[in-house]
Amino acid sequence: MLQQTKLCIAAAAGILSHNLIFIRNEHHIQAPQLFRSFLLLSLFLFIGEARIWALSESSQAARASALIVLSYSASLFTSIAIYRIFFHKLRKFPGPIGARVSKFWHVGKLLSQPNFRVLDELHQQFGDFVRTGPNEISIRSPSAMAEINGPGSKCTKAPFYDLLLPRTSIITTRNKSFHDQRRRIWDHGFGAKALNQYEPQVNHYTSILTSAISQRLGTPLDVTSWFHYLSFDLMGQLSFGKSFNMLATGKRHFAIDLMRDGMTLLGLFTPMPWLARIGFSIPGVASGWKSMFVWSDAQMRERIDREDDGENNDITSWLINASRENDSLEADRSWLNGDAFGIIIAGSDTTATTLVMLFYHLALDPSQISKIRSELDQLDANPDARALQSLPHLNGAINETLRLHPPVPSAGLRESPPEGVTIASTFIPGSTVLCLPVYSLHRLPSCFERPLEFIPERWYSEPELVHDKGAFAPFFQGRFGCVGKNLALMEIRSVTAALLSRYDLGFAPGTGRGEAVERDMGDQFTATPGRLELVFTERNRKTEG
Ligand code: HEM
Repeated sequence: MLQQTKLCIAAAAGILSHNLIFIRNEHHIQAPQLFRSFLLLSLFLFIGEARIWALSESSQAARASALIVLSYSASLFTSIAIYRIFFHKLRKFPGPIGARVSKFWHVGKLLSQPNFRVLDELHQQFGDFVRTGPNEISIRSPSAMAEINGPGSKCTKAPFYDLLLPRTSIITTRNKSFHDQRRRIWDHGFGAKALNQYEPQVNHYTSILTSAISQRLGTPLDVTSWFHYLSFDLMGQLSFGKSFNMLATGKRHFAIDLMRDGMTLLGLFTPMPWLARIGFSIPGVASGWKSMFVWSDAQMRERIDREDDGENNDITSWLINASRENDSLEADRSWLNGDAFGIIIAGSDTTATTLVMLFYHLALDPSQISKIRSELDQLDANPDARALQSLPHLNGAINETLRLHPPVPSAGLRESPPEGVTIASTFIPGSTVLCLPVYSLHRLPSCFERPLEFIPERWYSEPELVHDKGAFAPFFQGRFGCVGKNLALMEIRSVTAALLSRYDLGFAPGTGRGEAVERDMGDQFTATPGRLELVFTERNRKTEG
């Protein structure tokens, strides 16, 4: 009888804790503490059962306390499920029943498919607004990007960005005024003057890649790896003032492997930041990721301590100099550490993925190479960034690549303001997580004619093939939009021009038509293309039409 009373009290506590605590506010930041408290309470319960009720057998005490914990958990989760299915503010939005109940449904899906494909299938099944989690709506509407991220929007970054707290950076901060302050400093680092100063670095790393390829002509080259070597080396230079030397050695740097470790976890647990925070708090879990932070902080310490030559040759120098001018170098340390790491994450995978997918399309359709070459052949032998910026087919091909394979295909979660927001004429209640599935948006037939085809001309001579330009947002837009867009485009144009001017290319024997690169595409916040092997040969001008 006494045991039954305890079970009833535990069940009541489950319902109460849901309705009084968990239903309100965000709890992902305290998730590790809550989890530890839960384990501790269960332990105390067990000790209490063993001592107070003088149960002689410890197995009896374990059974009694386990039943109490089970009763609490069962009523807590039943209360949560009933609420989420029948009473939640998002109950009217369509979506799979599993997603309404728990984000575990989403994580389960990610075990077998990348997020951008999961979301695309959901939109095909349920339409433009899909409830993809208890408190999340995915919106596939061309106007959504501007309405959520454009001027005047009150939407903020979603709880996902708290994943790495207390580490902070421009990319992860959810505090609008902190973000605005940092963004002003960052914007200086990407102005016209700054970009001119980075151009020689971009050209330098492009020429190292070109000569690495010249030593490997006629043999299969894993360009997925080599374009990553290039972008990581360049971003290492622009953030820590030194390269990872991957182009020179032809090998991955250990720090990049550590980072990849963390990104894999990040990709899987994007839908459940609270679970990821519990995971990160367990010693031994994501140890590579933690070692990467230690390594990256040490690089930044070295970079700051290095004598300043007064030149702003890299992105970090703009950030450090701003802190020096404000006399806040020490106070800003955690921002500087986070931002330097952010440059590597935000600037490397994204640019490399674009290059890989662009060269995949060039190999699929060599007529694209001829069209770009006919533009390049009108320029000097080593055209500068400004000249490349004006070539319509080259830039059309880059846009088409970014449209079909956006490097940030499903991330960039936002949160609606407490009073709610109207998007594409649909009211979304307050504090809802908003997902913008850019991959699906970019393939909407209502926005792009022949949406699955690679047609660079749609961006210059055939504008009728674009019905709604607002649907194209590989860099997002507004205050949280990509600050590095112009640098990324400079890098992509420079590498493409240098390689196409010198080399012919084709798929490596035995790799078909490079299907693996799309088939094995992952989504770990940034897209990670599969292996693409190409064979480069000296350009044969005689065979050109
Ligand atoms: C093709 C290449 C690139 C693409 C497609 C791209 C795309 C994006 C997207 C979609 C966002 C918004 C992400 C979010 O809200 O979570 C973003 C933010 C950002 N990107 Fe890029 N990016 C590229 C290259 C770069 C490069 C080269 C840098 C240089 C460091 C960079 C630095 C950043 C930073 C710092 C942010 C955060 C901006 C803020 O919150 O104010 N990106 N990028």
